[in-house]
Amino acid sequence: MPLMNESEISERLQSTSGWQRQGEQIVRLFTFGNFIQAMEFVNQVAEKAEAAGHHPDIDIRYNKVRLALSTHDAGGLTQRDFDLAASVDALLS
Ligand SMILES: C[C@H](O)[C@H](O)[C@H]1CNC2=NC(N)=NC(=O)C2=N1
Repeated sequence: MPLMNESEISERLQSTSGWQRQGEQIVRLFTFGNFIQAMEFVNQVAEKAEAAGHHPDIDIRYNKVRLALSTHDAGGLTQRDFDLAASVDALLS
């Protein structure tokens, strides 16, 4: 999977609301009512990630979940990151 160039990244970020670029990653913070809801979300993300063969870095702090996506073997951002971001967002709609 090829790395995306700067204009491709900017374009996809505009249609992936809530995600922000941080260097070679895209990140989003999700806030839930409590820890159990946060964990239920993380488990749904885990299923999506396994199905995609692509896995976010996950930081869980009580009711807040921070996901970070990057394509390690490509050394930066690829379509796979944005595809998984969209698939995660769809869990909440
Ligand atoms: C072999 C396996 O598909 C790779 O190691 C996958 C696993 N999950 C991954 N997840 C992420 N976020 N980036 C990767 O480069 C990656 N590589």
